Amino acid sequence: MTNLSVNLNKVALIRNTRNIGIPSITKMAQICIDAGAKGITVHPRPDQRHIRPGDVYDLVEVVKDVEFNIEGNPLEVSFMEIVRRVKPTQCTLVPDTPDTFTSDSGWDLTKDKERLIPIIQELQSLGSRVSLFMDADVEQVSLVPNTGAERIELYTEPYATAFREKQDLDSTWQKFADAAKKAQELGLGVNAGHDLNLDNLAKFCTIPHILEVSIGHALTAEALEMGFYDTVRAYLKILG
Ligand SMILES: CC(=O)[C@@H](O)[C@H](O)COP(=O)(O)O
Ligand SMILES: NCC(=O)COP(=O)(O)O
Repeated sequence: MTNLSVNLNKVALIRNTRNIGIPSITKMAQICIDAGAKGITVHPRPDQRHIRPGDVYDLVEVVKDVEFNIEGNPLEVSFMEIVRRVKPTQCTLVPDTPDTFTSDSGWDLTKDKERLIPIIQELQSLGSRVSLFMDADVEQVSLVPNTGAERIELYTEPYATAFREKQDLDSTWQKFADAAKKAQELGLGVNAGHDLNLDNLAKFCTIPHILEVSIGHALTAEALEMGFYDTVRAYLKILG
């Protein structure tokens, strides 16, 4: 069974365009949890363009009965300060630069592995599971076990683009299936996320044993039409 973790970044983005506190991050989280989401994901970026540290702290009480996944670059002090305080279920480590438009690549472990090992050890000592944001690259995935991380999150934008543009879809899907298989053979759990939506999710999840999909941008857009509760229900119907 693949768990749905709802990313609330874009709810925060809308909230930040006025100083009146709506839409409420905690209220939206509760609606998604009531609808059956098994996790909430946030990505508190250094520039606080959407999720702010206070949002993360406010969510702790709301998210206590489901998984809390905090994403970020652990080489940023602000990220480590937040996770040290919150000790979330899972930390998903993403190699984003502070000014990136959005997450756009996985780690290059040939370069970053040594720096990540002590960070991963610290996060695990806090009780958090660690997932590394990775491209669908078998060679890179093969380097993950040496870091000590328990999971990878496959960066699914290339799949979503192939699906949307109906170009090289099967070969692109196969790359993700191969990367997931390699990870599972190495004893790693496999999560996935970025640009997944109601149209492309079903085909992606024909890849066996995807443990979690974290979805936010498209889900928020879909919820503008259907509401968060019904949108989450629609995703859960696809996940089975
Ligand atoms: C890591 C990833 O792919 C997304 O979870 C990320 O949180 C997207 O960030 P934005 O919502 O800032 O585009
Ligand atoms: N890790 C992916 C995530 O949390 C949400 O990505 P997106 O659905 O906003 O593209």
